[in-house]
Amino acid sequence: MKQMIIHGGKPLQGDVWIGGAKNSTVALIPASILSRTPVTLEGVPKIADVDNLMDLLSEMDVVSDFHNTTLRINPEHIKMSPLPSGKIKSLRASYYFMGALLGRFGKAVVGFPGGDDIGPRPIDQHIKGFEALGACVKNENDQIKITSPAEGLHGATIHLAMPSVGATMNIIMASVTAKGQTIIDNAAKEPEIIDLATFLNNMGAIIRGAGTDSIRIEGVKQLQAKTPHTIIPDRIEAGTYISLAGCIGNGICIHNIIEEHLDSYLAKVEEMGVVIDATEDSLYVYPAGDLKMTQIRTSSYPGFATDLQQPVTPLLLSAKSGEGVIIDQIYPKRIGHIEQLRKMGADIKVEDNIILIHPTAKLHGTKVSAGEIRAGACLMIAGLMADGETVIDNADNILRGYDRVQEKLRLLGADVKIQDAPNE
Ligand SMILES: CC(=O)N[C@H]1[C@@H](OP(=O)(O)OP(=O)(O)OC[C@H]2O[C@@H](n3ccc(=O)[nH]c3=O)[C@H](O)[C@@H]2O)O[C@H](CO)[C@@H](O)[C@@H]1O
Ligand SMILES: C=C(OP(=O)(O)O)C(=O)O
Repeated sequence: MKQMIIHGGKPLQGDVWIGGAKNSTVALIPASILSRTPVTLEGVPKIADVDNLMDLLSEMDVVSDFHNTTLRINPEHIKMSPLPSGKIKSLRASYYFMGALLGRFGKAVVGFPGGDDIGPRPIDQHIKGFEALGACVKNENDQIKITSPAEGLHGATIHLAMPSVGATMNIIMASVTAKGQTIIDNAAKEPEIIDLATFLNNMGAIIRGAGTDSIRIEGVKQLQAKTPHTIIPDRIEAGTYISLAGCIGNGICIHNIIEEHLDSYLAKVEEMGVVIDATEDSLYVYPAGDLKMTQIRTSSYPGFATDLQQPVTPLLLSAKSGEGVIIDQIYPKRIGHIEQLRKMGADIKVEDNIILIHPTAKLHGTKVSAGEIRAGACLMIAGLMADGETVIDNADNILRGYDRVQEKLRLLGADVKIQDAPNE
C-alpha cells in the first residue's frame, strides 16, 4: 500500500500538462484486441489501471509495450482465454473485456469487475445489451460467461434504461462485428464514447452518432488498426487541477485540455468566482480570490460529472459565506470523503445523501484515507491547503487514475511525497 505525504499551505504556481483520459484509455486497451493488426495508442497516461490492463492482455498472449506516453499492443497472436479473477478485480474497466472478447471470439468468461467503492454499480444494462445481440449470459461463481449462438451475434435495437458509459462502450465493442445493424438508444454521450468510436472507425468499424443519444453500428467482418490513435485529454484530471488552482493557486496554467468537455464544470467554478482565461488548448487560472458558495447536482454528460464532485469540494470549503450543497444523482453514496474531511477540520456533513458544506477558514493536516480515486483527489487538494502534515493512506487509489501526480504537483511547488506505507 502507498501513502501520500503532504506538507500543505504553500501557494502553488506554474504549469501543468494534462494526460490522456483514464476513462478512454481503459476502454481503448481492451478494444485493441478487436484489431487483427498491431495497435499504437499515443498520449497514454501513466496510471495503475494501464499497468493492470497490460497484465490482463499478457494473460491472452497479447504483447504490449509502454514507453513515455506510447502504448503498443500486438494482438496478432491472441489466444482466447478466460479472465476469471486476479487483476480483473483491480479495476472497473476490466468489464470491457466482455464486449471486446465477444466481438473478437464470440465468447467471453470474465470475473465480476472491481473498481471504486462508490455505492452499487450493477451491470444489468451491459448484460441486457449482450442478450439483445443474441448472446447467452450466465453469472456463475462471480464470473460472467457469455456465448454467442453458432451463427454469431446479430444486430439489435437496445434502449438503455439510463445512459450508462460502460454499457454503451461494451455494446459498441460487442456489436462492431455482429451481423447487421445495432442501434443503442439513450446511449451515454461522454467524450470518451466518441474517442472509442473514432478509434474503432479508424480500424474499419462503422459507428455513427457517437456523442448523441442514438448510436448506430453496422457490423463489419473484422477490424485492422492502420494509424496511431491519440487519446483525448482527461477532463476529470483537468477539473481536479482547476479546483486546486482555484483554492491555493498563485496563477496556474493548465495545458492540453479540450475546453468544451469542461463546459458545465467551468460554468460552475466561474460562477463561484474562479477567474479563468482560456486559449486554444490551455486554461490560465488566476490566483485564488474570494469565492461564492454554490449548489451542485451531478448528472450524465454534458452535466456536472460525478467524478468531479469530490475534487470540487475543497473549492466550496474555501467560500467566504453561505451553505453549499452537493447532490450526486449518479452515485448518491459517493460520500466516503466526508468523514475524512471532517478529520481535517472541515465543516461538512451528509444528510439523506445530500452533502452540506460550510466555509472552513483553515484545514489542519492529519492522517486520512483515500477510499477511492476521487475521494483521494479531494483529500490531496485539502492536504495542499491544510496547515501541517497530511498523510493519505490508500494512495494507490489516487495512482489508479492520476498521471504522474507527484511529479506534476512538485512542478507547481508542492511539498508532496508518495511512498510505501510502513507496516503497522
Ligand atoms: C471506467 C469508467 O469509464 N468509469 C466511469 C463510468 O463508470 P460506469 O460506466 O461504471 O458508470 P455508468 O455510466 O455505467 O453508471 C451510471 C449510472 O447507471 C447505473 N447503472 C449502470 C450500468 C448498469 O448496467 N446499470 C445501472 O444501474 C450506475 O449504478 C450509475 O448510477 O461512468 C461513471 C459515471 O459517469 C464514472 O463515475 C466512472 O468514472
Ligand atoms: C469511478 C471512477 O473510476 P472507475 O469507474 O474506474 O472505478 C472514476 O474515475 O472516478
